[in-house]
Amino acid sequence: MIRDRVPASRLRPPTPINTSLEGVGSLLLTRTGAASTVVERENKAPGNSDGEGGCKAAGSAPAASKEPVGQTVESRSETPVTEDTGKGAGPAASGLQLTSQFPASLPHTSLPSESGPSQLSTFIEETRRRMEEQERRLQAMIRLHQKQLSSSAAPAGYNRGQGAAAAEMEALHTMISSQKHLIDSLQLEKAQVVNALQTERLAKQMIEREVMELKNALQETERRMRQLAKELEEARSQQQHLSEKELGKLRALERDCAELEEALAAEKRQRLRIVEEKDAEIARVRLQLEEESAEKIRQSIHKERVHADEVRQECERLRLHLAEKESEANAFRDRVRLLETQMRENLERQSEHEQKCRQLDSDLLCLRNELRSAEEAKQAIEQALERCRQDNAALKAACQSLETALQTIRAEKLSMEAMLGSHEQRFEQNDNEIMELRAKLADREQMVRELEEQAREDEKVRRELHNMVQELKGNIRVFCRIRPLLSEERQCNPDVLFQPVARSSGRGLEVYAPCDQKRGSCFRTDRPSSGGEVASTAATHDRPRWVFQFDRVFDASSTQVQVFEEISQLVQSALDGYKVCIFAYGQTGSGKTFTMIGDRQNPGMIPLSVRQVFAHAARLSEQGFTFSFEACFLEIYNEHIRDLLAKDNGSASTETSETNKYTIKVDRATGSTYVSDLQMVQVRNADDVERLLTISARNRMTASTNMNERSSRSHSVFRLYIRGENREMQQKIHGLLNLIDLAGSERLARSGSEGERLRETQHINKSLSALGDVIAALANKDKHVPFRNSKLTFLLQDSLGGDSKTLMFVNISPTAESFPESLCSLRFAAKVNACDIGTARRSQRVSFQEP
Ligand SMILES: Nc1ncnc2c1ncn2[C@@H]1O[C@H](COP(=O)(O)OP(=O)(O)OP(=O)(O)O)[C@@H](O)[C@H]1O
Repeated sequence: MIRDRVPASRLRPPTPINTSLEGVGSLLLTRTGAASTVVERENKAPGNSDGEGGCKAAGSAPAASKEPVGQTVESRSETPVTEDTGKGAGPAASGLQLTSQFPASLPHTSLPSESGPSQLSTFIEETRRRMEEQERRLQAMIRLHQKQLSSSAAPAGYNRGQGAAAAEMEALHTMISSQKHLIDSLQLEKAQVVNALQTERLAKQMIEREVMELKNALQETERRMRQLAKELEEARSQQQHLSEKELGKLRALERDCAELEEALAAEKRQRLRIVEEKDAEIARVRLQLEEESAEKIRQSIHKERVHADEVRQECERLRLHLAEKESEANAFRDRVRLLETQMRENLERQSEHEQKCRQLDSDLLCLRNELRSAEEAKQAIEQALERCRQDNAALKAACQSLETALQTIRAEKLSMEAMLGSHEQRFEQNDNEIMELRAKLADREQMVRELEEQAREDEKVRRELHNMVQELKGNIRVFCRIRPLLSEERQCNPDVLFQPVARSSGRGLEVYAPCDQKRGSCFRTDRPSSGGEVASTAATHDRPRWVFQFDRVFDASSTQVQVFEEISQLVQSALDGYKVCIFAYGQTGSGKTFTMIGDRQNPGMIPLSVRQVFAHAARLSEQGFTFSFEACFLEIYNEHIRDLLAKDNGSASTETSETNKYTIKVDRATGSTYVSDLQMVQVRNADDVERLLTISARNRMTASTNMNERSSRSHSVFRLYIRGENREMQQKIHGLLNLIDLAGSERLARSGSEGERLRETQHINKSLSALGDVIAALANKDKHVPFRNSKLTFLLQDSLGGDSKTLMFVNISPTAESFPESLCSLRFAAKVNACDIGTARRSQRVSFQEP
């Protein structure tokens, strides 16, 4: 309705406003009569078209232009400037003449076509500020009019005009508020657009960063692939040396690697395509967003400008025609709706974009996961490849060591084969040689058997001959041995009393009486000769002379070995199964013990005999004989037997206890004699026997006499039992070797013994006499042989007579003072030598009793 009342030609064009209030024009509403006319009064100040002119036109004080807007309006209300239309001033005369200040135009600043968010915000802020200012002014005007209305009663037409103005004001107020809302919405849209742009920028940056990372990852993957290809190439070069299994593994790995390469290449291509698509999408979205945003902003700005212009025009027109304003407002509302629609569309697009971005994010995440899994698979393959490489290296090293060992073994095999060839040749030669040798060996064995048989026959013959010789020699033989003068004896014995007879084959002995006539007179040279004493003739050089004949005479120069050589045949008889008995007879100090036992440097007959026995037994064992030896060592002292090998054999033992303990017994089956409780010691060699001799020497009882400080007052008997068997020859041997060191045979008158020593001498002489009686009985072939007259003869019962072989040493001391005893011993030995106790070759009766 207002629009109709205000001609368009009367509307002034909008004037650009400044940022100050000076640009605000005055709007004068004039109502005359029924018709209302809007008259615009421009505040025309000289050279200035801003509010200052307006203030002047209103008749206000010049200072009013510097006052605040409200105050200025207030002052105007007090002195209202009314433009007299010629019909009288005051409302009563010409109706209501409303004069009001109104913004000449809406804020209008030129917005650059390429305006950014900051410029847009500035513009919006400025527009808002101006709108607020307009509102305040309008409110001030409304209050002024209301005051005027309340202060004076207005006519009805005036009231109607005033109501219309109030309505217009209200409409303006509404429009302004809608503009404010529009501005708010625009600002909100701007903020959203700015946020969207920033989000897009951030998304783009992130995508670009991810694209860069993907590119880097792809470059790294390519580098790894190149490295893998290089390692694969190296593995291929090493593959030639590997076994079939490893080649299969490597081929599988190569296939895996090729598949991986293809997968990676496809993935790379796909990712590149995705990246390119994303890049294009981003560029497109960005461009689209930018274009849309810019276009929207531009459109908005343009629209805003147009709208502002229109609003300004509307304002201008509103001053003239409020109805036109309403239509403009409606159009503006339509535009707002359109904008809202566009905004919604923008929002939808934005959401679509965001959804696309999310989709891209999820795709990117999937791609990252795939890339991670691909990297893990690649790492696993690399680890497997590394393990394979290590296995290959170990296998290669093992192969090299095996190759080296194989070469060594081959070389050894070649050398062994060569050696084997040579050995085989040698074996063949050796086989031939062995065959020949076996043939020879068979011949030799046959020969040996024949020789052994021959040896056995020879041994049998030898024994028979030996026994025959022994028989021819006589089963009891007598060897005479004259000991040398001791160093202390030489000075007192310058004469040689005992001289072997030359040209007697060592069998004759010449005995000369000492020069001492007194002593020499003691001898009965006129006594008839008997036994071996063949010629007792008249004294030569006033010295009586005797000649004795024995089986062998050993002078002082004879050694133990020489003596033993003569008895070795007899000892040999013990190994042939004979009982052999060897005596040493003579006075004290004549050398019996030396002859039988000897010392360390000059072993006597006992040690030398057992050595021969064991040596010959060893030789016989080669012919199939097995031997065992037992020994015992005893002494007969005062007709009591003592075991010289017993450990408890000491001086503490009494004769009574020993008598009860050791008794001589006869084995009725064999006729052998033995001593009960006597210790029998198994001996295996000569050393065992020598140990027994040492023990017995310690145990042997000695007593000092006038004749010899170390005179032995007992008979010592060493018995060696020899048992041999030859199963092949079915032959058994039971030999016995008796080696006896008799006690001294000095006569009682010369020994000067008395008391205990006298008793000892009596026992000794009695036993020696008994021995002579036995020998005589055997020689005489008496029915009764008095063996039991003494312990000695009783013990030697199995070794005297029969097939036994007996030898007696008569030991002679060369000293003059021992001469009588020596002569007695020689005479006794000569009688024994005259006996034949094995075969009765002589019918002559023998007697050992002193005539
Ligand atoms: N053929 C010899 N060569 C060197 N010295 C000997 C010889 N015979 C005996 N003698 C020495 O004469 C001394 C007396 O010898 P022996 O003790 O053997 O006499 P005996 O007859 O056993 O005396 P007894 O009956 O008192 O035991 C000893 O010192 C001994 O070494």
